[in-house]
Amino acid sequence: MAIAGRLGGRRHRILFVDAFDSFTNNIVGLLEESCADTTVELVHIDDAGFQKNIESRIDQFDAVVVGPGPGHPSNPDDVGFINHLWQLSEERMLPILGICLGFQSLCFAHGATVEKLARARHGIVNRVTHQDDDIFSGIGDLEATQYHSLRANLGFAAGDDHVSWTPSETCPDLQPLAWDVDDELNGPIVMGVRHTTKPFWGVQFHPESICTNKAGKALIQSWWDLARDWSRRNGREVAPRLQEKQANGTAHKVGGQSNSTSNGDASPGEQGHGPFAEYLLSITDGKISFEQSVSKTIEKLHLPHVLEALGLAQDQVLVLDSQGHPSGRYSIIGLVMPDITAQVSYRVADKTLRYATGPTKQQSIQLKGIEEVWPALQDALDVFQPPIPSAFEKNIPFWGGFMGFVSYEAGLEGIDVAAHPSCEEGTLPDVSFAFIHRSIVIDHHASNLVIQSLLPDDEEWLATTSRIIDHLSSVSGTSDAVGTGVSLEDRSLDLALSRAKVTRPAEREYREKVLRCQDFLASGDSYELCLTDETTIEISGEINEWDLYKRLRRNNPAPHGAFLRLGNMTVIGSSPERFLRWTRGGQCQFRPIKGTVKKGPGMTRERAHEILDSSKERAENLMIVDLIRHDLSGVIGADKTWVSKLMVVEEYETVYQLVSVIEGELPDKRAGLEVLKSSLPPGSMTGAPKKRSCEILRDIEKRPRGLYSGVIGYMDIGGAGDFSVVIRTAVRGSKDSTWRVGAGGAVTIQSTDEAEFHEMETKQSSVLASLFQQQKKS
Ligand SMILES: C=C(O[C@@H]1C=C(C(=O)O)C=C[C@H]1O)C(=O)O
Ligand SMILES: NC(=O)CC[C@H](N)C(=O)O
Repeated sequence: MAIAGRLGGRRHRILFVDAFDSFTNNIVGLLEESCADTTVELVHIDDAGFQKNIESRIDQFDAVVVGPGPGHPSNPDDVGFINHLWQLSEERMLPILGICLGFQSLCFAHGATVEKLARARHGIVNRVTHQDDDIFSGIGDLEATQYHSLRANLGFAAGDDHVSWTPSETCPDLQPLAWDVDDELNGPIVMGVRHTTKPFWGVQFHPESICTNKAGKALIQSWWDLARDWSRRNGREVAPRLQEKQANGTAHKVGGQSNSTSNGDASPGEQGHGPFAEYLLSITDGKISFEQSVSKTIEKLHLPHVLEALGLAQDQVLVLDSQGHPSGRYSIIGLVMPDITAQVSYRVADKTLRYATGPTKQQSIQLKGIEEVWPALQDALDVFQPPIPSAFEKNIPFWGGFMGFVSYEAGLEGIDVAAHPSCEEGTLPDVSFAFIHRSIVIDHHASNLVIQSLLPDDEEWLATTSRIIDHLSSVSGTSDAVGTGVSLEDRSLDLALSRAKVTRPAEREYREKVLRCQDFLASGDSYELCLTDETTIEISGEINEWDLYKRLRRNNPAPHGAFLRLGNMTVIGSSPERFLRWTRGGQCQFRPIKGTVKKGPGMTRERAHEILDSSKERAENLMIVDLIRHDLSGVIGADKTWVSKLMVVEEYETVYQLVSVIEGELPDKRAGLEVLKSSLPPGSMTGAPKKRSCEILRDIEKRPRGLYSGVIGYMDIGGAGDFSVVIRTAVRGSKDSTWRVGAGGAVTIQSTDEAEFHEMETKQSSVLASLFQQQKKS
């Protein structure tokens, strides 16, 4: 008898069948961690090549895990070839574990009906009652996260003791192994089954979720033991992996580095650099320099004064501003210099990369798609390897490099979701970066200001700028505080704003959209949907954008403020949410916010904590934490990914928010950009599973989101990066009289349409009220 196992040094192989879920890489990680000497390979449910040769392909694996996903097991589009797996012939038989949708598919194929729950269970953590039997044997008490709208009805009920079981007429081959018996509305729900004669098992819950206790891992180990045991007893041999099959096989490993992107026209060639990097170099005749000047006495200095004293406020400029918020440490000013600063942009609608140092002489390259934009940017960063002099201020995060943004639709293109058709009509870019040679970085904690340039022979600018800043710091009374009187600035802003026409989302329509979202949540197509809408502020005539921004930062300070005048766009924002930061040392961090409570009369800190500790808010946050763990592990591996903060309450000017922190260790300098591109659009702005949720939201919202829901930040030549989520932000095209302010919130099955409307209003008015009021009313 041949024994399947680690014979002759062969590693075990588990095939993971992915139904386009946003938790896949977490399961792959759990399998790799729990099943020793095992490689997990992934194939999508719609992989035609795999399906064509399914039997011979399956022969090459020790076992299969069929994953969770949106939709219903009766819908071929939702499960692809999964349903065929349950029909494998006797000689091809192998152990299969179904998780959630995979579990439902197993039940469905064996006679169960799969029905909507009376109330869906998304992000709910609950006890799973089991009898310490079969795959549940020895795992201990199990607390597990559930993400399902549907349930398998096997034609039998849980016995009072949850042990007794007689085969049902409809599903004679399935034996229940576990139940959730605590949900009064739904009644007992089957949580685990096994096939009575075949090596098929299934669980309705998610063993990989961050909130499932350690019994989740024990369950996988127990399944793996039983699976190998079955193979041994049945003399199953795993077919050897042929070299050529591996080369053009469709299954590929996840959990390690993601696939490299194809070389497009804008990417670096075999040798040397691509055309964009070469273009950047040509601006300074191939010369690269690095000079810094450090000023240390800046306690009294405030970012707006620096900008104004240097005459930067009224022209193209990029400012990432921590707005005096205690949790924001650095502010960065990137100077846009005529004929020197290269601006590079990309539009989803025409897939064209454009770059120039000014409005004329624009170069353009037709790309295959967004996947070719990233290598072009990385290539340009690689050109500038800074020599580090000893007196160098190394600790600041930005030495020079790209500052700019990526829109929501650019993120959609990356996950293969078509943008709303009206995206074609727009003229604003979806990716827009300036390569910054001259910059000023303020470290508010260390009271440090660094002036730096990548331009050769730029000492004069460094010296002049340094002198202006020294002078500013010495002038007493330079204060960021709000004056008591009404300034001239405020008067002219008020005049301009008095002509503004504000159009807000209508309550009835918004609430209807919330209900439509909930239909999709109830049908199993999504577990959470971040619904958004847009308020427009039309201002005829001139308005001073910089003054408007100063008002916003004064009234609604947040750690990720931004003032960008870049190309044909102006952005003023005060975002509280970091999307992704990575350091030169290889640490990376996501900080999703999910869960919002409005401040106001009667809302105490304690009450806010109580609300944010509710099942509704925690479920909302948990789903995004699991989603972001998946996004990050897809690039760096689950073993290099961890959650350092789970659902802590943070206080902002107008709201309390529930925040989690997901961190990881990057393998090399280029991985930061890899993580960025693989995680867009930000999970906190989509919902889960990401791809299906984005398709649903596009069809409900019926408009492109543009920069709102995208990211703003920098990528530095030394290998660091930091991006915020674009929320609480107003955007306009420079020739446009209309500002757009997006706002929304995560809709879950526990939401009410009324409360969701008010949450959206709260977020939208954190920007609107801040723009229209001279001073925040305390
Ligand atoms: C959608 C917005 O915010 C997002 C949704 C949040 C929520 O649902 O609680 C919180 C922060 C953001 O991730 C917005 O501000 O417009
Ligand atoms: N997480 C899942 O796999 C969900 C399965 C199915 N779409 C449901 O909602 O019940």
